[in-house]
Amino acid sequence: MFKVLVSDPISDLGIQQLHDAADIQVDKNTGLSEDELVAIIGDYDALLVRSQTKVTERIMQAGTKLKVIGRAGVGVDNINLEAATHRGIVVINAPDGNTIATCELTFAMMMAVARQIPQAYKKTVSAEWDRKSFVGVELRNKVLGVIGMGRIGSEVAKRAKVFGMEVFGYDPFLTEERAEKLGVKLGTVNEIAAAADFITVHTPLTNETRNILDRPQFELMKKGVRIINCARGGIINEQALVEAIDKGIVAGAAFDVFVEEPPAADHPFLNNPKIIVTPHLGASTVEAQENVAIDVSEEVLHILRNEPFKNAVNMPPVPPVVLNKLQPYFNLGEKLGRFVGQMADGPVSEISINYAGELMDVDTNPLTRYVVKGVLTNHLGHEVNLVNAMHQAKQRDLNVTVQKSSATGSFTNLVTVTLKSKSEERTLAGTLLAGYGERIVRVGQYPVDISPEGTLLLISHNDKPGIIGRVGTLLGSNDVNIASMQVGRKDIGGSAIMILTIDKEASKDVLDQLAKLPEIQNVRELTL
Ligand SMILES: NC(=O)c1ccc[n+]([C@@H]2O[C@H](COP(=O)([O-])OP(=O)(O)OC[C@H]3O[C@@H](n4cnc5c(N)ncnc54)[C@H](O)[C@@H]3O)[C@@H](O)[C@H]2O)c1
Ligand SMILES: O=C(O)[C@H](O)COP(=O)(O)O
Repeated sequence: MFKVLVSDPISDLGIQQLHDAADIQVDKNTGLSEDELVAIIGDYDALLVRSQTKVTERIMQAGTKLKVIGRAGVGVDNINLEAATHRGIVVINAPDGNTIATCELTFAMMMAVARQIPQAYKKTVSAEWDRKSFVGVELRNKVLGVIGMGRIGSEVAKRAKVFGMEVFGYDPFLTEERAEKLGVKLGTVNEIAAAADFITVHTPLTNETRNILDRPQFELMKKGVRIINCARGGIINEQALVEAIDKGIVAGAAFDVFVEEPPAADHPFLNNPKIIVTPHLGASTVEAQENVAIDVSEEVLHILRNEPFKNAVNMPPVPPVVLNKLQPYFNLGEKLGRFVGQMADGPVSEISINYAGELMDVDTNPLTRYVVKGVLTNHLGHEVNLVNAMHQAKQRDLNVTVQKSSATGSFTNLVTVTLKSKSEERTLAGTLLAGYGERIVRVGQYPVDISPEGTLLLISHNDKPGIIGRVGTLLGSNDVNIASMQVGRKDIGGSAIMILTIDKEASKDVLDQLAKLPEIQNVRELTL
């Protein structure tokens, strides 16, 4: 039974599939402090949040069973992603479910600021019939600057076109073709600042986007410009905005988000007649809340049940076409990593992987994670998983290099993994054989044919008569049954290896006795 903690208000209808699942127990406990969460999180396999719960490193440290943090929404700035990645906790979000809700709020804010609806409402309900103070502006024929042309920014741009606005967009990933398709002119932030009558931001808050609209940009703006932020507090410098209003540059602003939420009672936006505010309501529609909760619940179920999932924030997505080609290799990759990892003696400084044959033209990055996970599993056990494998390697100064080649010998595909340390190199190669599945086809310099599973004995020895018999007799007399055996040698009478698949692990004592047999150089037991 998996336990899921819901620590922010999340649509019950949306998480119904979690309630319905026989293997899931859902507990709702919202509004907890960090200390309160730390006290209970150790019981849970999954944590579901929106933006209120700050998922700190302390919480993750206490969440020893935590496998996944699900964010029912887009922004994950309330989750310490580095700590999650380090601990191998998958962070997923629901990037699509609240796009329209936030786009529509942006539009509502733009119209409200153009016509001063909240200010007019306030006077009217106070029985003041003031028709002079609220002469607004139309959107038609105005220039809208959109900074951040992702999901929400693009939807805002589409709607603005219908309102007869000219749209300028800036986004480092906005190509000319896409801009043309959307009917958007490309511009830099400063060009947009200088040209726009309305500016709306739709980026995440990053080091690059923090204060993307600051004093120098306000100085460039036309008098009477209106500014909207329904993305994240801090993208626009709050103090610089207030100054620009005081200078008569900005005619009005609409903010749904703040640097600190909720803003302090003396926050300069709260009493400024030119600024309208809402309490982070972008995603607050019935539809959006259901959508994000459904999306995140589905993914949490997949992750807890060890099934493929798509929206991990701390793991790059794998397009279906790549996944289809690579999936059959995942087990082989991990087994090769585990095998070669157990062959190495000293501290390894490099994992070098060569993908050959039909893997040459595929994006093999996801497969590399499996290989690296396999190598590290020998030392890190359950601490390493697909989320943190590359991160764990980097932390240990373990260089991962990948090459592609066409040379496969007689195979159609070949994955070769070499572990390099200061003193040695250990190499292993495997293939996926049609009809036979995964096979290890080379250990070091020796061609072999082994199914990578179970417990193996890897014995290096001199190629002399009688060795196989002595090894078999010793194992038999210690009740260790041999399921299969492979021998490999380069030259008659030279060095050779023997790889035995055994039905149960041999004891340390048996391994020591094997090592002492004549002509034996080295004995290793490997678990795959
Ligand atoms: N107010 C709310 O309740 C609410 C609701 C949903 C989303 N949001 C926020 O809205 C923002 C946008 O969400 P989205 O779903 O459209 O995300 P998205 O990832 O689809 O789009 C973000 C875009 O910003 C662009 N970007 C990144 N750095 C940039 C830079 N330096 N300059 C210009 N563009 C840059 C990215 O390339 C991307 O296209 C996020 O911050 C999200 O958290 C707020
Ligand atoms: O990033 C988001 O999805 C929005 O900011 C919504 O946040 P919320 O789920 O707390 O409303």
